Amino acid sequence: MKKCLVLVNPASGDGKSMESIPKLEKRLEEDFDQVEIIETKEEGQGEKLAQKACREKVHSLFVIGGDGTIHEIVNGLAEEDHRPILGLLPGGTNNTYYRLIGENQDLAAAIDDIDLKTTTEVDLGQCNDRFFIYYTCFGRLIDATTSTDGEEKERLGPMAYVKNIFKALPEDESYQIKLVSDGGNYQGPASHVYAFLVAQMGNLNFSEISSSLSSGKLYVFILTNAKTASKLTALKDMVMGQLDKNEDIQAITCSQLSIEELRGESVDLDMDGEMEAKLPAQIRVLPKHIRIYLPKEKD
Ligand SMILES: Nc1ncnc2c1ncn2[C@@H]1O[C@H](COP(=O)(O)OP(=O)(O)OP(=O)(O)O)[C@@H](O)[C@H]1O
Repeated sequence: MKKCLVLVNPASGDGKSMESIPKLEKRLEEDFDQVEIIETKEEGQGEKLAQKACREKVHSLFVIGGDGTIHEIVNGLAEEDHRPILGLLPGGTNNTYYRLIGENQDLAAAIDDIDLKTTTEVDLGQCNDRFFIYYTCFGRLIDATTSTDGEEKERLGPMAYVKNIFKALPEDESYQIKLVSDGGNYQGPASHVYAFLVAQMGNLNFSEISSSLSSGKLYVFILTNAKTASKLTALKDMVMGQLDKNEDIQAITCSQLSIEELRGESVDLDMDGEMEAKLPAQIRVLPKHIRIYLPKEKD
């Protein structure tokens, strides 16, 4: 029997995701013998339900939520032998990962768009004992993005991040790090370190390198100068897609790395927007670890 599970985070986005459930259910019933819908009740439950779905050999797992919800679900899947095919549907506020695969941010339209016949495999990252699907990073600007609350995101959209980024800019702070990887090493000051599985956010390509979802690579950017001016040029180069050409940025492409803070400062790591790890960290790519459905090709 071909079974699918739909996990809905009713707290993500504008809170109206449940209105689209009948439409999704109707579509899925054409392809699956059994369709189960579960609304998550609290943070962390999505991860447990995803793990259970693996053990019950569920064929496909559809997820309606934003980046935080996807992050939970992939953590539930990552270490299981049987991993259902993931159907990602944009139910969050920003849906930054979904934007990499689908043009339509409207949930009802995305339900029409999803192609149940076309899948692709995507990379996953592991950082110590947790997993990420998009990026892991640390630094003051990151604190600014993670301190952006839901109400602000709802009201201002991506501008909410920009507002908090500018608030955080003058707070110069630098760590002393040692990074060792199979693509190069770096030892010295760093105010920010980003390790992306996909070197793209929204329409922004950070550099000319691949924006494939399964390159098997981590694209690491180290901002070596904590001065406000450097951060501003880094932001400009990020927008211009030439982050790896900035003289205050060390760009390294690798598949695994270790990173530590040499003065022993406590540094929190953000993974897909969730603060879940600390330095020192071992980070690696799990190539093509998750299979996902893609939206239909546009004519
Ligand atoms: N029933 C619930 N009540 C409150 N929080 C929940 C519930 N179910 C899940 N969560 C938590 O809600 C958090 C936020 O969800 P999510 O990030 O998907 O939405 P968002 O912030 O609107 O979207 P985005 O991150 O794409 O901007 C997740 O960390 C998840 O653990």
